[in-house]
Amino acid sequence: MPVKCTADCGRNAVLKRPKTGDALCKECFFRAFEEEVHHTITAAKLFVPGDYVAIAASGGKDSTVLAYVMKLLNDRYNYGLKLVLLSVDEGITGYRDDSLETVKRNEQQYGIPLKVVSYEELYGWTMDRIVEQTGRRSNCTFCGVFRRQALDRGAALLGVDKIVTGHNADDIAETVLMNILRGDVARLQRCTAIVTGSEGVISRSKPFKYTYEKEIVMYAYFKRLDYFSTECIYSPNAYRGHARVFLKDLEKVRATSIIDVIHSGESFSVREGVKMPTQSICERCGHVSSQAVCKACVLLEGLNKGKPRLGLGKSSKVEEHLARQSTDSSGTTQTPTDAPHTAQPSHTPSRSTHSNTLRTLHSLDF
Ligand SMILES: Nc1ncnc2c1ncn2[C@@H]1O[C@H](COP(=O)(O)OP(=O)(O)OP(=O)(O)O)[C@@H](O)[C@H]1O
Repeated sequence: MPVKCTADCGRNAVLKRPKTGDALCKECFFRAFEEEVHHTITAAKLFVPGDYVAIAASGGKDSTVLAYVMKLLNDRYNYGLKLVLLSVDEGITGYRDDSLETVKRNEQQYGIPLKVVSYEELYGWTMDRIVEQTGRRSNCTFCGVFRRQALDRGAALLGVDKIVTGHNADDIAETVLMNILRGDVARLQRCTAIVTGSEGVISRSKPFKYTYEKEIVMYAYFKRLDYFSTECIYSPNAYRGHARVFLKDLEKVRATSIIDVIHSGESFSVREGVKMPTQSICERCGHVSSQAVCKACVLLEGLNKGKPRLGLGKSSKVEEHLARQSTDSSGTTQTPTDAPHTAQPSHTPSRSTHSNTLRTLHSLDF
């Protein structure tokens, strides 16, 4: 016997919302999903009319749904935003080249212009070549650091006011757990912020901060959005993978675990007197860094000098190397020149939630 939509619209339910357990029809689910994102955007005052906003678009489910919903809400609520898609081509053959084809189709489908910047043009390296040098153990570190900077550089080239990313509630809860497990108090303090960015840096925000990944997959599926769902061909970040598995297990016994972990992270405060990193300017490329030389410059130098492990080990070794280098006047170093950046948690590869959630959708049991 069909179950009625709990929103009392008279239609039959076709899904059970992971966030609330409500049985909903497609239309009521779409509306609830969109209204929650709208609420997140307005409650946090993410935009002001006239803002030029870059949507960081990878072609994956999160950023594809983000682009679609940003356009929809901008039109529905007259946010007054000018939107642009910004993609980074990391140079991963068989992965990013294919996902960028999806973004190019999204450009046509949503009528939002697209700008692509590549590691090759910005750094002279593709991820394929970096992996040849580093192997598959630390490649996610290079990818994460360079992508963060590449997005900043692309955004600066476009002249946008703000960047939005598709980071969702699951991503943020995982990051809270990882920072607790690593004892990384500085990142723990800032990882739940919906807006990040300091003086002189284009701010970033996460309109999906409270949106469950499972619901993003459902939304994309029922809207039949065109997105790319293959996993990154390079090794997944094992540490994030552990946090993810742990969270998924918690979610099975307590549906609100993801939001609970985010709330715990938000309530966290650092005792007075605890030493925290201070943000300064990278002495090489002139952009924001918590070290004298930023992580992107260190990693790039390692690659260019055939020492790809430079910057991956203990920071004291890096400092020694840099100190030696600054006394060696003959050393020339290719460094990024025009972008703000700070070291970030490693690149998060795409995951199997897509197929898991779709499997669940096909076996819905009210
Ligand atoms: N190559 C890229 N170009 C532009 N933006 C990117 C790129 N990779 C990631 N991003 C941005 O960072 C967000 C988080 O990226 P992450 O690597 O965690 O992928 P994800 O959670 O699978 O997201 P998506 O489904 O959008 O790929 C993405 O939603 C997107 O906004």
